[in-house]
Amino acid sequence: MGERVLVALGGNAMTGPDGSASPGDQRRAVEGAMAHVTALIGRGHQVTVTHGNGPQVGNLLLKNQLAADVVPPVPLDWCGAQTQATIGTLILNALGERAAVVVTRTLVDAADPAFGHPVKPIGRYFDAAQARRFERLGQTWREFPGRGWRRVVASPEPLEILDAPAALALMAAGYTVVVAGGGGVPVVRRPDGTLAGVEAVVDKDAAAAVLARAVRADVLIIATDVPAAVVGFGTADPRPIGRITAAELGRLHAAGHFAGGSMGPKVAAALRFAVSGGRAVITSLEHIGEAPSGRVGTVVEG
Ligand SMILES: NC(=O)OP(=O)(O)O
Repeated sequence: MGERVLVALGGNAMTGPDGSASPGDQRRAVEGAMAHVTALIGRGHQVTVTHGNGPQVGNLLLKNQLAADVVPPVPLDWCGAQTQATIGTLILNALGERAAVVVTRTLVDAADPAFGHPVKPIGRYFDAAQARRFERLGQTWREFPGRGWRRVVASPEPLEILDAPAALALMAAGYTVVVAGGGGVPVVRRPDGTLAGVEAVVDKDAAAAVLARAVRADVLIIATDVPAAVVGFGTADPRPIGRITAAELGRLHAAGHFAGGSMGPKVAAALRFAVSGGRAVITSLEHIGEAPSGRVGTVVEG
């Protein structure tokens, strides 16, 4: 019987093999990813899609800065909203007609300590000299050994997916809905109750765990570039993890087995959803059609 499935796709799954974010590369990558989503729909599941935007939002921000003398730069939350529209449109074109994108806001806490500690990597990699140049403009950059330097920005905890009710209404009408792209546009609630955007990028895996509850998903599939989470990744003895309880995976996570900025956030999101009663599967894009069966990937249950 079909289940309600939320698929979370990485922003990197929507760029070319070398991270290239040319329009053609993005379109081809999205079409490839949506072929797998379509396979999942074909198996009778009700599918909702969320996606990352790290490469795309960083590139938009950079373009803003480079054109600052001639066009007023817009804030990071505006760039996030723009990526929801552009990536969302590519997804809709690849899925066909009974699909919709919801511009989605994610509530965060204005006092979240993450605002003082930028950790979320966005945009493309640069060399050290270029990173230094951007650091002199007040930005924070971090080295990713073997890959280069990447800008990092604040990534507050998602508290609530504010537009999930709109997604639920569209799902009830039979639409495949794209929700909370890029983790959602981060907003805070002001003392007078109004909402305001803030300069941050919500981690899409963390937002996916909150969204999965909000849209009452049975399964959260976190698509990545490896078939399963691995203990001993990059060592001579890598051990892929199959079925695992949230308690055991939590112990491995606490012991530091999963790298921050890559598998770590995916494991944290899987745990968050599993302990709230759902089933989370971490697997590669190619396997998402089979993921609800529990026969592929790292399958986490409470
Ligand atoms: N917003 C976000 O987490 O995007 P990525 O998954 O592309 O980093």
